Amino acid sequence: MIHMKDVYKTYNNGVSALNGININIDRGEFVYIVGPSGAGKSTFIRLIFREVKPTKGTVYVNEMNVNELKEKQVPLLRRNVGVVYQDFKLLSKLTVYENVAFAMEVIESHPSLIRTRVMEVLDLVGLKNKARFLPHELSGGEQQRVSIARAIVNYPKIVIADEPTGNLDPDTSWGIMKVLQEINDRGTTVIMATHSKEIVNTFKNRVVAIEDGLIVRDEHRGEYGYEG
Ligand SMILES: Nc1ncnc2c1ncn2[C@@H]1O[C@H](COP(=O)(O)OP(=O)(O)OP(=O)(O)O)[C@@H](O)[C@H]1O
Repeated sequence: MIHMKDVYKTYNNGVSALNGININIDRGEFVYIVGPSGAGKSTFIRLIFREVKPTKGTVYVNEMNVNELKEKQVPLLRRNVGVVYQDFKLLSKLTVYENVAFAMEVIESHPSLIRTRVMEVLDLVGLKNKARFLPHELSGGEQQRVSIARAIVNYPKIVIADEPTGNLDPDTSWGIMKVLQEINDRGTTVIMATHSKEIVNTFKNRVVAIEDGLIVRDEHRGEYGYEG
């Protein structure tokens, strides 16, 4: 499903963020990306939806060679990759319902489908009763659940989460993890960068550790492996 071969990324300022990444991620896996600050985790994650292009090497996502996609093919890739950010990135003037519906309107889904599907995903993340609320009327954990609903509404094959619990307290983070685990149990591949030892050691999944732009550890049901 995701295949990277000898991937290097050097940014324009000369920083080498990735220095020869090789990995395969299969359909339905849940993978944590861990490692020290600046190790290259976000860069790795951003390769998958072509927010970043590799300097060298190949990245395949859903059988598409991401490096060779033409600009007009990028939306097709992104349709299959739902993205969840640490800072939620919700549209502040739109309601919960509208934030999620917007993702379906962009790809021109049928209006009758939009109503059913948006309520279905809001139900999945436990926010059906807050559909008419604005983002600022929600807690941080609830806002993150809206952003997860938005990420999954178009049935992506892969969900990518870059520190989704980074701004949340431990109890709230737990709720977010349950939602992500549920999405994974339903068959979606989940790839999540995190600094949370508690999460990684509690919700056991594959652990890929990156240091200085290289994979230094890759374990099935692994441990966080760093202090703090
Ligand atoms: N857009 C950019 N332009 C230039 N350098 C960048 C850019 N993004 C990241 N870098 C550099 O690339 C290296 C890896 O950054 P990256 O964000 O991938 O690390 P990370 O492991 O996600 O870190 P953190 O845990 O702190 O989020 C760092 O040295 C960073 O300064």
